[in-house]
Amino acid sequence: MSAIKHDPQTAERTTLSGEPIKAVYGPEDVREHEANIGAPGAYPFTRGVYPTMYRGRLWTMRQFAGFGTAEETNERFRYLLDHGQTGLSTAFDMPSLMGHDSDSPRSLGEVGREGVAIDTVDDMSTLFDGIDLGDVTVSMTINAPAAMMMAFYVVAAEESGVPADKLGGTVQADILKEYIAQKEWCFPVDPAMRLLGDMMEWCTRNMPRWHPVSISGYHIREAGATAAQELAFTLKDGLTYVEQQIERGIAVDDFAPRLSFFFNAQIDFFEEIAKYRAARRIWARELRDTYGAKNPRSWLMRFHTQTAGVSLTAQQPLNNIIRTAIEAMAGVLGGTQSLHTNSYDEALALPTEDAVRIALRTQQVIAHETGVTNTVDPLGGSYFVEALTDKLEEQAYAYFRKIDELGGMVEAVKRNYPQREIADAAFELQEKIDAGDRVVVGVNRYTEGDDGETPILRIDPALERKQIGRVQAVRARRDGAAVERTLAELRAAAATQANLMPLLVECARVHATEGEMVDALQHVWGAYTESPVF
Ligand SMILES: C[C@H](C(=O)O)C(=O)SCCNC(=O)CCNC(=O)[C@H](O)C(C)(C)COP(=O)(O)OP(=O)(O)OC[C@H]1O[C@@H](n2cnc3c(N)ncnc32)[C@H](O)[C@@H]1OP(=O)(O)O
Repeated sequence: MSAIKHDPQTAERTTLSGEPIKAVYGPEDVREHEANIGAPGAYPFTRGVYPTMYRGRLWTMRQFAGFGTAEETNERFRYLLDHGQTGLSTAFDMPSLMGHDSDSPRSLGEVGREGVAIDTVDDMSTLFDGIDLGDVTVSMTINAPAAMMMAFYVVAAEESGVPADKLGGTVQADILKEYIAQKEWCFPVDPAMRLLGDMMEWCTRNMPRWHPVSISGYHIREAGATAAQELAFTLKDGLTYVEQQIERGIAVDDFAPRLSFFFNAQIDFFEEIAKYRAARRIWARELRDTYGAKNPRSWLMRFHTQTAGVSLTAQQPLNNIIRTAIEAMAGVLGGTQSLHTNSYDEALALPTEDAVRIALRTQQVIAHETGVTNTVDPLGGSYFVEALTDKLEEQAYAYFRKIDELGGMVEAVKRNYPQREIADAAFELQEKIDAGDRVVVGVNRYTEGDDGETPILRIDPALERKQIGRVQAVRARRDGAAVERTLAELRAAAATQANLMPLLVECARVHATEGEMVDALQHVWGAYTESPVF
C-alpha cells in the first residue's frame, strides 16, 4: 500500500517521538547557553567526555556477534578482528540469557540460534581461544544470569593467564530494563537487584578496569519508547544502581567511574544527537550535586551505541544500509565511545559474514572518509540541537519527578509504570505508520520493486546436538561431589546477606553449569511471573 497521506507541504512537523518542530531556531530558543554547554571534556560534558574526543582516539568498533557453539562464534570474533574491529561483543543464545542449560527441555530448538550457547566455563574458554583477554576489551550482553557468566569469564581468563584485575570490558547486567522492556528474567525483582548489587560490589573491589553494568536504554527504545522515555528511564535506572551501591557502604567515587551506558540510535538524526548530549549533562549534574561525587571521572557518562534494530525493514532490505549509516553518524556526532552498526539483513535473520562486513565498513567510512572526526562536537552551538537538548532534559526531569512520586524506580517498575508509558508510545507511533502519516520507505511509501533474494544465515540444527553433547561431556568428567557441595553452599548463602560472587566463581571453577547455579538460587528466591499490562 502506497498511502500518500503525507504531504511535505502541510504535514505536521514532529520528531520521531512526536515533538513539534519549528521552521527555524535562533538564539531565543536556547536558554543559559554558555553554562549548559561548556567545553568538551569539561563539566557538564554536554559536548563530550574527552577534550580531544576522536582526535585523541576513535570510538571502539564493537560488533555484537554470536551464534551456534563457542567454536563458531570464536571464528566470527576472529573474522571481525581481522577486518579491523577494535573490541569484542558477545551475543548469547536465548537459553543462556534465561539461565537454562542447553540440554534442558526448555531450550529445545533455541540452542545457538540467536547467539552463542554457553553452559560452562569450558565453553567460555573455547569462545575466547587464541584471543588475548588482557589486550582486547570484551562486552557480554547478559542480564538475569550476568553474575554466573561473569564467574565463567573470570575463571576462563585466569586459566588463560590473565588475572581479573587486568580484564577490561563490560557486562550488561542491567536488570531493571529487563522488567521494563526486554523481559528476560530469572528471579523476582528484589533478589535480582541484590544479585546485581553483589556483582557490582565485587567487580569494584576486584576488577578496576571492568564496567560491571551497562545501563541500557537500547531495549527500552526498541520496545517503542520515545527518546525522552529512553533517556529518563535509563538514567533513573542508573541512579537507582548508584543509590544501591551507596547504601551498601561503597563510596560513590569508588564505583561511579566504571558505570557505563548503552543507547539506541534511531533514525531521527537530530533528536538522537540531542538525547546523548542531554544524557551527559543530566548524569554529570546528578552525580556531582545529588550524590556528592568529587572525582570528575564519576561525572562522565560514557556510552555504547547501537543503531536501531526496530528501524530495519524486511522489505527492500538494502535500504537498511542507508538507515544504519545515518543512525551511526548520529551516534558519532553525539559523542559515543563504542558503536555497533546493524547489518542490513537483520530483519530477516542473524547476519551473514558479508552483511556484517558492510556494517563494519560503514563505521570505517564514517571514521576515515567523512571528516566528522576532525573537530570535536561539530554540532555544538547549533540553535536547533541545543534547543532539542534542553527540551529532552526537561522531559527527563518531568519523568524523574513522576517516578519519585511513585516511590522510586523499583517501585515504579513493580507497578508497571514505565511499561505502560512505553506501550502507549509504541501504539501511537504504529498508528501513524499504519495511517501513512510517518513514512517508512519501502513499507508504506515507494513500495515498487524489490531487492531480489537476500542471502541469509541459517543455523545448522546439528549445532544444538553438538552443544548438548558438550555440556553432557563436562557433566560426565567433572568432580560431581565438588559440584554438589559448592551448589549447596550457594543455596545456603542465598538465604543470607553474604556477597554471592565468590561462591559463583567457585561454582564456575568446579564446572557447575549456568542452569545449575540459576536453579540453586531459584530454589531459595523463586522465579518471576509478570503481570502483563495493556
Ligand atoms: C541489542 C543487543 C541485545 O540485547 O540483543 C545488545 O544489548 S548489544 C549490547 C552490546 N554492548 C556493548 O557492546 C557495550 C560496550 N560498552 C563499552 O565498550 C564500554 O562500557 C564503554 C561504553 C565505556 C566504552 O568503553 P571502551 O573501552 O570501548 O572505550 P573508552 O572510551 O572507555 O576508551 C578506552 C580508553 O581510552 C581512553 N580514551 C578514549 N578516548 C580518549 C580521548 N580522546 N582522550 C583520552 N583518553 C581517551 C578512555 O579513557 C579509556 O581509558 P580507561 O580504560 O583507562 O578508562
